[in-house]
Amino acid sequence: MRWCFSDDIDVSVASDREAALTALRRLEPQVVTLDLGLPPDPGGASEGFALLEDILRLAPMTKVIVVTGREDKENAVKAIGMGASDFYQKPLDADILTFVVNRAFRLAELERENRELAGQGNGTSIKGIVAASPEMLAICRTVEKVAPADVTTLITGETGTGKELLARALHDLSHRADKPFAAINCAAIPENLLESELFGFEKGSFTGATQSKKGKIESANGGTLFLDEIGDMPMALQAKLLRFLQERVVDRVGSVKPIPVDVRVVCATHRNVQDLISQGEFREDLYYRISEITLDVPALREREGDALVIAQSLLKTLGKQLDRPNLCFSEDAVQAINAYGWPGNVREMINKVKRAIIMADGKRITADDLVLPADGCEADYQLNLRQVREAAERKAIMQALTTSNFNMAQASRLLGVTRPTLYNLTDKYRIETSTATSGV
Ligand SMILES: Nc1ncnc2c1ncn2[C@@H]1O[C@H](COP(=O)(O)OP(=O)(O)OP(=O)(O)O)[C@@H](O)[C@H]1O
Repeated sequence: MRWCFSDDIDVSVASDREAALTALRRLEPQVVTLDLGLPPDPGGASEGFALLEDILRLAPMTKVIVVTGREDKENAVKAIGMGASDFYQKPLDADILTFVVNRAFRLAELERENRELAGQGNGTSIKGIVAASPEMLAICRTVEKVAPADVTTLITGETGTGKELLARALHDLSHRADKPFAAINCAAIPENLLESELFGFEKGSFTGATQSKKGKIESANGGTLFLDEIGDMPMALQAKLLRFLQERVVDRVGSVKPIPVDVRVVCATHRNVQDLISQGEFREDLYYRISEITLDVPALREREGDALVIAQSLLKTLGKQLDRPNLCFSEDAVQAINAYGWPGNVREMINKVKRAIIMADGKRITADDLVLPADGCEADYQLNLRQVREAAERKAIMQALTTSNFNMAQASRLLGVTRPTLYNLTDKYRIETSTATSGV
């Protein structure tokens, strides 16, 4: 290997899993070539696969090229399935190996540039969404891409994570934007009413039906139909919805004349649809129909940095609405916001911030005003000390900025650094130095 590559590639060699992981942590290589036959299982591939998994968990951006035996196509395919970027079959041929490795370096470089470019577009332009975390920004970018295509989309995520907001964004950013957006909550309407709410009814079709009425599906014609809490839809109606999705016609209750309707369908649920399917509560065929694209919205606690920027933005907008502008969070409030798990996500945060704005005695909102428990501690699985240091530095800067209401002079004093140093650091971590990127 050392002999094979030119001088401008630094080669480091490890002969077992432990040595490889030590080198990975220390050197953070862009490219790894991995022979699957490692001790104590040199004849098999178990140790190699275990190491592949370790590498991709610790440093997912690493390009791993798996080196397999001449006839070992099966393991090569398996490795690619697990996330290896390429494979190479023995015996070693210096030219071909150099070619494969150079290609992996180029790919790693392109991906790095791509991440940088994506990171520069700070925040999101989606109305109502405040986001700073890579996870949420990625979701927003997907929404921007998916919106113009007329695909049926399923949005999953815990309650209060912003599923309805994203459904609206799918509508607003589509060519249907000037047509209706009709939403219906399948869990909030009793089963016997849901059918007529969705599909409409003909005059006389049941007692009290004194005249015909369009259902939600028809009233969304030309626009978007948002079916919230689709996981709670009764089985009988699931069959009827499936027919609509397949044939794009609705049968009003009491009518035999199908009415063609052109809508884009977006569904959301906080429930685990796979579980519902295995418990026989959700039709698998309907699931495949509604999930042409699936968006999994992460919980607030899984989005690094989002809790603070959203809290800050809420403080601004709700503070104005409640006639208490110019409030800010105290340091213990900032820490508590970061440390809390937010089981009710953004909706819970809205309630807590609203309460705190009303309850705060002075200009500063404390953790007590927010009714948040004292700071917890977190144990994270990190690649190495540099990553731990950077994560801590980023967090401290965000806290100082939020506490000082994004006043750079004050934040730099809190951090004990000069203002130019703070600007360098906010550039380094791509932290916005004004408050959140879009309003709530
Ligand atoms: N990223 C965000 N930035 C600002 N506000 C947000 C964000 N996400 C959600 N919200 C706000 O939080 C509240 C809850 O959002 P939304 O109703 O979209 O959640 P949901 O996932 O559909 O909840 P549920 O599953 O309970 O229906 C709304 O008032 C919404 O405006």
